[in-house]
Amino acid sequence: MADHTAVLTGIKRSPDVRYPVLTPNIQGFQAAVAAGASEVAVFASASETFSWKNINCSIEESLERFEQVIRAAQQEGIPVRGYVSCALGCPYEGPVKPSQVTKVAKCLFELGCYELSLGDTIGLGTAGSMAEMLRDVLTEVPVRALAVHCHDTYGQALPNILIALQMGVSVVDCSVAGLGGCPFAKGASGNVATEDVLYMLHGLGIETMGVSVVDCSVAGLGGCPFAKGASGNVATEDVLYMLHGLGIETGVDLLKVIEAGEFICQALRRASSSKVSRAIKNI
Ligand SMILES: CC(C)(COP(=O)([O-])OP(=O)([O-])OC[C@H]1O[C@@H](n2cnc3c(N)ncnc32)[C@H](O)[C@@H]1OP(=O)([O-])[O-])[C@@H](O)C(=O)NCCC(=O)NCCSC(=O)C[C@@](C)(O)CC(=O)[O-]
Repeated sequence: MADHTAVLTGIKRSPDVRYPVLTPNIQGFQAAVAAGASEVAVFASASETFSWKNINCSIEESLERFEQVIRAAQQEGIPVRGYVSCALGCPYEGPVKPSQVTKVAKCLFELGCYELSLGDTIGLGTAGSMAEMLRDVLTEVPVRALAVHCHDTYGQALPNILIALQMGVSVVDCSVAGLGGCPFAKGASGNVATEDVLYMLHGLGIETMGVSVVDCSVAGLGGCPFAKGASGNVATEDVLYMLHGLGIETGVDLLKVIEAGEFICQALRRASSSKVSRAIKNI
């Protein structure tokens, strides 16, 4: 946080782009306003441990701090965006209850955040857990005030975003080349790449629902020799992780597939393209 003034004063800002500045407390808010910020963002966590790691205070205390920031911002007519980190799992506590995400999101919304970005901070969510979490949050926060913020550690960001879009969420956080990431989310990849989200959105007009056979390959091997620059097929491991997260029984042992993928990649002397395989290896 220390150098956000240098960043804000150092960039060439375009009039029709928003530059929300992360301000974890009133000190950060005052520094951001002094540096010319026209929008700020507060970021609470749905996980107690992550809250201590990331902003050195309890969830409860962070909400008190954010109330101070939001009141000060309202006096200056500055809009405040809210983030809820660890919405689909915590690097320290593991699974996070959707009701806990709802509690924090509701509180930030009632304090005055115009939008709540629900962060899969370590990217281990699946379309199934995204749908379950959103169903819970939507009981307390209107869909117009929601955004999703997906990291792509297990290669599930796009299906997770798709589910959110189908449930009415229309704001998606992403970053060019998938840059970004939180220093306290061990092993997590950066945010989903803007390029990948745009490609999916542009392609959304093609009817694909009802596909029951999914072509995929272990470790993402394969790919057409004539499809210059294309990656291999989607990795079996990543498809399985998504299907299992949707509660779809495949009868396939994901860990065995990962093992097979590792074996064949060693034989071929190449890295697996499976994000799930790489993520599980990094834990
Ligand atoms: C929040 C603190 C500062 C509390 O840290 P602390 O140690 O409890 O704060 P403190 O009040 O004891 O102050 C310690 C030092 O920090 C300074 N300080 C105090 N406040 C600020 C401030 N706002 N800006 C700049 N400096 C600040 C303060 O002046 C002091 O400086 P010193 O006197 O030692 O020279 C610290 O825990 C921190 O910086 N946390 C943020 C770490 C970080 O960058 N995390 C990643 C953010 S992105 C994210 O969370 C994920 C998200 C939201 O993007 C979405 C998702 O994926 O989930």
